[in-house]
Amino acid sequence: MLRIAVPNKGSLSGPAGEMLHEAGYQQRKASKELVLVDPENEVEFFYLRPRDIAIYVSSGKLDIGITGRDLLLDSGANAEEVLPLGFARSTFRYAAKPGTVDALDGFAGLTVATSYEGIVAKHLADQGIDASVVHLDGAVETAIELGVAQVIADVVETGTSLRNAGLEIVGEPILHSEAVVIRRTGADPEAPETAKVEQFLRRLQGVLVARSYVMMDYDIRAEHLERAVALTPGLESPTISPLHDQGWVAVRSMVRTKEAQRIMDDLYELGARAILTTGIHACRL
Ligand SMILES: Nc1ncnc2c1ncn2[C@@H]1O[C@H](COP(=O)(O)OP(=O)(O)OP(=O)(O)O)[C@@H](O)[C@H]1O
Ligand SMILES: O=P(O)(O)OC[C@H]1O[C@H](OP(=O)(O)OP(=O)(O)O)[C@H](O)[C@@H]1O
Ligand SMILES: [Mg+2]
Repeated sequence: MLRIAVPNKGSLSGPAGEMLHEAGYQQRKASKELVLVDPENEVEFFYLRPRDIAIYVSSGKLDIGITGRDLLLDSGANAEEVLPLGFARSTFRYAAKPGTVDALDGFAGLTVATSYEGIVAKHLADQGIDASVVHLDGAVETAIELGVAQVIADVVETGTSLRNAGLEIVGEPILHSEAVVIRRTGADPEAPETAKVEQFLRRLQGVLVARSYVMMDYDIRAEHLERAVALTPGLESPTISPLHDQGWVAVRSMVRTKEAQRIMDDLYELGARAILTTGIHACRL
């Protein structure tokens, strides 16, 4: 049975559960459930604190886990990212009160408050900046107002939390984060669970593709086919079928959802008709 760590709380928890559900796995019904066995798919889910997931996976007790890239890096655990999942996207940044410090080299001698001490201590050391780091569990934006630090380093998505605290960003992002699947570094490729891990990753990749592509069908006169196919090359190669009407063909191809309307306009201009898009529920490429 494959043993998988899933975030039990916070920003990662809901979207991770939805993605696993879309991939055909059973998910817990109540947020108090800590373990769920899905016998049909031969997997066991462990609902753990997001921050602890890299530690469990690196210990080898769990085969694979979903966590944030920032949490993985902060943990320093012996685990690596094997698949980015495209949700819980954020940047990790420094911020301070306007007019106090506007660049990293002004941090010398100051205190930086953060919940991500591992990332921040390493970043400051790499930049050769001699600043202190104070660890706080959350709501770090308030640390400056309360005089615990002069600088914070935290997750920024919309920037609302920083604005509300009267802070502004300092310097470039320390990193870009999103939810990722992680596995123990140096896991034996011959290990018995490897085939199950690969199957799990293919299912999630299928969800990612189904979320970002639609299937497009249209009819076009044969003489315009090459120009039409240039607009809809598909992932490998489009399917072309003859139509009963001489001189016309039907084309079927996958296109990115966010480009679909523009491509439909361009195909129509080219003379294509009966242009249809349909959603993809699941796939294996
Ligand atoms: N506002 C946000 N937008 C996107 N991702 C976020 C946001 N806040 C936290 N994350 C991501 O969530 C992960 C942290 O999860 P964690 O559960 O520790 O914190 P949280 O989502 O802030 O929840 P909590 O309210 O329990 O602090 C990190 O990968 C982080 O980048
Ligand atoms: O840029 P924004 O869209 O405002 O999002 C970023 C905020 O979201 C998270 O906080 P959360 O609400 O989880 O509280 P926490 O600080 O206690 O973790 C994060 O720690 C930031 O504070
Ligand atoms: Mg938080």
